[in-house]
Amino acid sequence: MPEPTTDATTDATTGAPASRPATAGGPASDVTAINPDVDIAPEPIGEGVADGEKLLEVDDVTLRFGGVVALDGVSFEIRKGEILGLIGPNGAGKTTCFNVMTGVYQPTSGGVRFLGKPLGRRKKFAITKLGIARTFQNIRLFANMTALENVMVGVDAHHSTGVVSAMFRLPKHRREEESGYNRAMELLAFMGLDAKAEELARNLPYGDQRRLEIARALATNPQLLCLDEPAAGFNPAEKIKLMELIRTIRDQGYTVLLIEHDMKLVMGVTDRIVVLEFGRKIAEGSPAEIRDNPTVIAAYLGVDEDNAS
Ligand SMILES: Nc1ncnc2c1ncn2[C@@H]1O[C@H](COP(=O)(O)OP(=O)(O)OP(=O)(O)O)[C@@H](O)[C@H]1O
Repeated sequence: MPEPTTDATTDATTGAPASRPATAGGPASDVTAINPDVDIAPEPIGEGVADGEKLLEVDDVTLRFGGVVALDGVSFEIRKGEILGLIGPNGAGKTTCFNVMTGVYQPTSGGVRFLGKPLGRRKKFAITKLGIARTFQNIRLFANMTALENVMVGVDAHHSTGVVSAMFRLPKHRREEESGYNRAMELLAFMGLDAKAEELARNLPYGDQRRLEIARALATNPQLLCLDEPAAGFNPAEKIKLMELIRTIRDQGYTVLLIEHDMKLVMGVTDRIVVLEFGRKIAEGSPAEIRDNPTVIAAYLGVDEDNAS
């Protein structure tokens, strides 16, 4: 999938986490719009794995940026069908971990396996094709394309016909185009955005833009959907709807990895949680185990473990 170069809502030059921009404050997104009954299940891929089996393994990954050790011997697995939370204080290495799993960075040592095979030095588009999709902390939509076109870009990432068949509009290309359109409209309907298919992404309310980004990621037919702070800038009502949306996406057959700062959301929606601090994994377990873990409490409070209670 091509990388969007424009950012619909945030100052891409600062790289700051998305916050609800004042200009997008206009109409609040319609939090009741999601239509969970639309079937958006992923198409089966060649060799899948059964629910509960390892889908992705991060194996002893270390990544250094000059003197900064962003990830330090991190290992964990993501099991098919689960919602896994990746949490940790600012600068803990969460986004870097996402970037390693999606081909943005190569680890200094260690590696990632997906469906049992090493990702190796695959480029981002090849990893998308394998079945890993992501959204970004700061929304990255094609601002001057319609909602439908944005989702079609995701669908196109899976098309097999090339430039020649597109130029001559060969039957296979036309069939792919038609099924791509139908798939994109289904995803928009699922997100409650079908009535806005022809609107430019930049004109959509903030919450709609966030849902549109998820729709575009789902359009690539991922086995694993990685969401980087999807609730950033959301109000409490929108966060509750987002939790429902993430659960519904999982129930439709996707596995979800979630980076999120909002603890209520993370604790409420995930099956398991991995905690990073200063690039190291400091804990892993169920939400209840993580909530009561003194090392995690200390990391978040920024106090000595012995003094954390
Ligand atoms: N491209 C880069 N070059 C140099 N250092 C980097 C780069 N990307 C990340 N880092 C450093 O790696 C460490 C981990 O950063 P990362 O963004 O992964 O953390 P995070 O847990 O996602 O933080 P946040 O919650 O603030 O988004 C930080 O010390 C950060 O400054």
